[in-house]
Formats: sequence, structure tokens, C-alpha cells
Amino acid sequence: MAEIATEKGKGKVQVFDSEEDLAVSLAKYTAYLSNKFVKERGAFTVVLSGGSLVKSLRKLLESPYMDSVEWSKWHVFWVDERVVPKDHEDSNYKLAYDCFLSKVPIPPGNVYAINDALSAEGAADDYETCLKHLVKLNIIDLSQATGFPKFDLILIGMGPDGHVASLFPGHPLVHASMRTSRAGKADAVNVALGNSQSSDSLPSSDGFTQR
Ligand SMILES: O=C1O[C@H](COP(=O)(O)O)[C@@H](O)[C@H](O)[C@H]1O
Repeated sequence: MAEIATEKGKGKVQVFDSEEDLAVSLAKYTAYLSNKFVKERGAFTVVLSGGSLVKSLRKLLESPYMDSVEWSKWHVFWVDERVVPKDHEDSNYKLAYDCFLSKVPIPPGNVYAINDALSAEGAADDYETCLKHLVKLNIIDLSQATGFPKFDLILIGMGPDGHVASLFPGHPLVHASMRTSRAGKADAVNVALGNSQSSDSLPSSDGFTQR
């Protein structure tokens, strides 16, 4: 495993020799954060993407994590979702459910799937309302610095062409700073997922960059 120096304050980049090594380290780091945030605030908020990332969570289903992680305190969100029903093969929810969520005892009410009964715009508004409600309930933390929701762990997979969360390099959406509301008026962007920050140093060299 190689560690790459980044600009001061920008976190750490670690490059693993194999996906297996990454999965082992990801489980260790996720379990560490789960324990830390459950102790600190009684909840652990995790945001998932789709793609290959979800399969890399498989080591959490094994000993010692399966029995030691406080699954009942987990709250699960999505970075992005495709505009398909939840049981569709392309659904990021279905992928996470089949590979991971159906195998751990996270209360179903703590799994915040994006609403597939609404239009994309409606589902985005609905998700924003849900996140704001969870901030009020102190389930999702709020960054004092930015005023945005602050998740404990955001796991974002990157495609071979550098795309993340269905945002492709060079696409105009990458530069979007405004959104169009359902009424058709441009609003200042209201970033649903905000940023996750932690100034804590990690327990070992197995840390992943947190954003
Ligand atoms: O479009 C998407 O792709 C990314 C990356 O997928 P990967 O299979 O190359 O790891 C994924 O994280 C995102 O959720 C998905 O919608």
C-alpha cells in the first residue's frame, strides 16, 4: 500500500496493491468510525454510492465486524441514484440491498432510499426535506463551518474515466452552481449531501480520505 502526500489539510490518499487489500482496510476504517461516532453522538451516518464500491464493503460481513459493529445505530444514505424503480437491476439501492444491507441488522427505518415513486426533481426535493428533518433530530450532524449537513462517512466510487456519482468529466453538470426549482426559477444551489469533515487523526495507516 502506498501513501501519497497531498496538500496540507486535504487529507490522505492511499493506493492499495489489490481490491482485496482495500476491502480489508475499508472494513477496519468503517468499523473504527462507527464505534467512534456511536460513542460520541449515538448514531453513525454513512453515505453510499453505487458501482463497485458496494462490493468492497463485504469484509464488514465477516468476523469480528459482523458481531461487534452496532448496526442498530447506522443510518444509510445515497450519494446518487438512477431514475429507475428500486427493484430494477440498475438501481443503486438494489445493489446495496442485495450485497450488503440485506445481510446486516440495520433497522429498515434507518435506510433512506431515494423515493422511486417521484420524478427526479421531486425525489431530490423529497430527499432534501428528509435530510433537513434528520438534521433537526440530531441524527445527521451539521457543520458549524459551512452550515451544511455533515455525514460521518461518505463512500464515493470512481469509474475508470474519473466519473463519480453519475457526474462525468467534461460534462457541463460538473460545473453547475445553480439548480432549477420545480417552479422553473433558478435557486442558489442547496447541496443535499454537504461535506463530511473530521479533523481527528486516524488510529493507524489504514485511514481513507474523508470528505
Ligand atoms: O455512475 C455510477 O458510477 C460510479 C462508479 O462506478 P464503478 O462501478 O466504476 O465503481 C458509482 O459510484 C455511482 O454510484 C454510479 O451511479
